[in-house]
Formats: sequence, C-alpha cells, structure tokens
Amino acid sequence: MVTSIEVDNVSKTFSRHYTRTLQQIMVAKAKRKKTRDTFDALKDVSFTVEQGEAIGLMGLNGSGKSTLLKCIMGVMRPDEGTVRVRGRASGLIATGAGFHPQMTGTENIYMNAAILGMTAAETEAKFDDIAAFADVGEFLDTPVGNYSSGMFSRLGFAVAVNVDCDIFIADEVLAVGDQPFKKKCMKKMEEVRDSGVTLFYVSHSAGSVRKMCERVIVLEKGEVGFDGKAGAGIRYLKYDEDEDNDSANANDI
Ligand SMILES: Nc1ncnc2c1ncn2[C@@H]1O[C@H](COP(=O)(O)OP(=O)(O)OP(=O)(O)O)[C@@H](O)[C@H]1O
Repeated sequence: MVTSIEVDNVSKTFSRHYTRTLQQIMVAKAKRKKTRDTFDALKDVSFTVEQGEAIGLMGLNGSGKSTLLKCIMGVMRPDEGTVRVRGRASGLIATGAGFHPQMTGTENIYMNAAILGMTAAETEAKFDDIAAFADVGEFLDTPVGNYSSGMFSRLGFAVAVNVDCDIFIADEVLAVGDQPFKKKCMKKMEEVRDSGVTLFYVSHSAGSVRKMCERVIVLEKGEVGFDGKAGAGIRYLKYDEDEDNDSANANDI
C-alpha cells in the first residue's frame, strides 16, 4: 500500500469580525463589546489515506470540509500540523474558483488547467475532451462572467477531471449541475476512482456517497467525529432517514 495523503494534527484558525466600519468599532469599544474573535475551523485533524481509496468527506455546514480540502490541495496552509500529499492533486473546491470573469471559456480552460499543473501542450491535447464534457456550446467563446452557476460548474469540472492526477477532489461540485450533467459527472468520477486515483468526494447526499466511497470521514466542528466504513459513517450522521428522498437523486446521478 502506498500512502497518498497524510494529515497530521492539522489545525486552522480564522478571525471572526463583528464590526465592519470604524464607527461600529468605536461604538463597540465604548460599550466594551468584542469587535472580533477567533475560532477553530479545524482542530487537530489527523488521518492517512492510501492511494486509490475513495473517501466521502461529510459533515454539517461549516464543519470544516472545504477548509480541510483547501489544505490538501495546497491553496491554504494549516496554522499547525502538516499535510503531506503524494503526486498531483486536481479537483474543484468551489464553483467558479480560479476563473476570470472577463476571459472567455476557452481562455479560462487554459488558465484553470495551468493552475492545476497542466502544461499548455497537455491542455491543447485535452482541449476537445474538456470542451465536449463541459458542453456549453457557443458560450465557450464568451466571457465566463455571463455564465450561469451551472455553466461555471460544468467548465470547472470538465477541466479538473481531465487533469492527469493522483488525487481528485470534488467538493459539492454537483450541487448546481442539472440532472444529465450530474449523471455524467458521477460516471466520470467512478471511472477516475476505478483507475486508481485517490478520490475525495464531499456531498450531503448519503446515497451518492454510499455509491462512490468505501470510507467516510465525518467532520464535526472542525474535528474528526468518525472515520470508517461508509455505511457506518452515514448512520453516524443520521443521514439515513433522508435516504429515501436522497436515493431518488442518487440513483439519478
Ligand atoms: N477565509 C475564511 N475566513 C474566515 N472564516 C472562514 C474562512 N473560510 C471558512 N471560514 C469559516 O470556517 C468554517 C468552516 O468552513 P468550511 O467552508 O470549511 O465548512 P464546510 O464544512 O465546507 O461547510 P459547507 O458544508 O457549508 O460547505 C465556517 O464557519 C466558515 O465560515
């Protein structure tokens, strides 16, 4: 077994501001109220992932999933602890992240691919596949600032999934796509997973996590609450009650 990701005692603290203007700060200070404080988005998170594992990262809103994935992707540094990643990581952390609104879809494909570590020649070779997967038609030649959120998601996923990578991260990428696109993404992610790439899949859909992942990590207020078999993780979260609703979608996608 080859270790793909090693997250070791990772903590990340953010500032929380209660005031925005100088006047508000003065008033708050006069009233001896706090103007800001800090909170821990990640607290002492540790786990190891073997190459080829498919992990469902789950947890309530604000539990720290995106923060953790940003640390794994290397776009954010933990305040404490270390993240070691073997190989190239690709994926989507937020819809539209890394896109420039005034550049066209085509230009953004090249820029986004470069950010994800692809050379211009690699992007050139994969361009037709990327464009076909995104399937945004003539919008490819218009500035992405005019795209709908679903179209952003299509373009971002199409680039990310065409990067030759060792780790693929999909954070809520399917939240804004339409049903045919979700189906296509799930099929593509299954292919990626089956090719031996390590997969991190963030979703609130128990059905799709069960379908995609053998292991689930649950974050609770920035801490690892559960790490084990997918079914047990979903039961731990008590998401099973929603399974009927959810599985309709999951079967669709
Ligand atoms: N750059 C930042 N500055 C300040 N606070 C932040 C920043 N990024 C995230 N947070 C906060 O950190 C906490 C964890 O956020 P994060 O986006 O990691 O949660 P999440 O589990 O991905 O949530 P969701 O399911 O809603 O996407 C939240 O309270 C969020 O407001």
